[in-house]
Amino acid sequence: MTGLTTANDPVPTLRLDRARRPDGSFDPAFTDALRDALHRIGFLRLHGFGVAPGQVAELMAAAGAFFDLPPEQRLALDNRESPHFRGYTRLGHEITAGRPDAREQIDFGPELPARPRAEWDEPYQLLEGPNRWPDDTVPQLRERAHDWADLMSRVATELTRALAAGLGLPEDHFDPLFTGEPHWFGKVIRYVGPPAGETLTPDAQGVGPHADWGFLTLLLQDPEGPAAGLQARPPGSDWVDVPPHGDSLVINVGEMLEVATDGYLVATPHRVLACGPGTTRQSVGFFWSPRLDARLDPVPLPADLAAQAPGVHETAQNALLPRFGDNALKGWLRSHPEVAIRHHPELVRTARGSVDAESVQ
Ligand SMILES: O=C(O)CCC(=O)C(=O)O
Ligand SMILES: [Fe+2]
Repeated sequence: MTGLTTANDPVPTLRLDRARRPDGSFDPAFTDALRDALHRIGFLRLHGFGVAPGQVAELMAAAGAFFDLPPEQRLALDNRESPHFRGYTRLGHEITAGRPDAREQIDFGPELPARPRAEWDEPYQLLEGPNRWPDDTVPQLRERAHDWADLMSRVATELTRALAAGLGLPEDHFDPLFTGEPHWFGKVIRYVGPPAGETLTPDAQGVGPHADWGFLTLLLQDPEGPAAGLQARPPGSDWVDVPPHGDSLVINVGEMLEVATDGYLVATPHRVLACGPGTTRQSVGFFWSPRLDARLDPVPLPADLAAQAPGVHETAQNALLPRFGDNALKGWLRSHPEVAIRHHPELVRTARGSVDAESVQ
């Protein structure tokens, strides 16, 4: 099962347990299919990545138990109290493409002590700090989420090496970007439709069209959840559905990888449709990202691939910043204006195309 697609489903499927040959070297059939999928579509589905039996169901159950708590218990983790953008965002308080998203979530990352402001060399160091977990109410969520992040870090490391090999580079080419403290982050998400019996407003969005600003995204959609939701818009294509397939992951290219490959790999725009009345959908995103101080300099691509690299796609609203910490800060300030204005008012105006300070109370 290497790089299979059908006309109705352009998103290829790969198995990570077929990536290497018995002698430990990467199998070009895998690395070519990986590179090709992330070049043409920017998305793929991954099976065979070492998930333990029951791991997905237990993670989803813990997430569901949290989201079913009364609002005041969820708000005990309010991310507006975290200068590091960690914790719980209420329904409708994250902004994508300028509009509120019909989802709630817990954002988490590497568990590190906060750095005092006086010690910052760069503003992006505010992104380091403690997570906020519901240890009093759903204590199992912290462990399940961090176990998931550990597995995803291993999968992402292997995918990153396979991708380097597929690009004609030594497999450890990208390793230096991630040594030390790679600044991955995770997102435990629930999309919430309007109450049963009401209708969706025409402009409702689960999450609006966007590209991810990390290196690679590894997304888990609840296999028991609704089939419709995630959609991607590959180059030259209309929106296509990317439904869940069992315990598989959806892998997509982040802006940092588009920057490093001068657009040969594409950070494909995607969105999630709003849930219908009386329904919900859960997912867990894992955003594999370099150290905050890592610079994504262009990689030396073989001539045939370089000839297919159109450059990065920047817009007036979205600059792609080659130092990862700068790109990450841009994303957080834009998505969470309430946190930005409460804790970092001096930074809000410096993030290109991000936050309209006047519109937020
Ligand atoms: O929940 C999903 O299916 C996708 C979420 C997403 O694209 C994101 O959080 O960046
Ligand atoms: Fe995304």
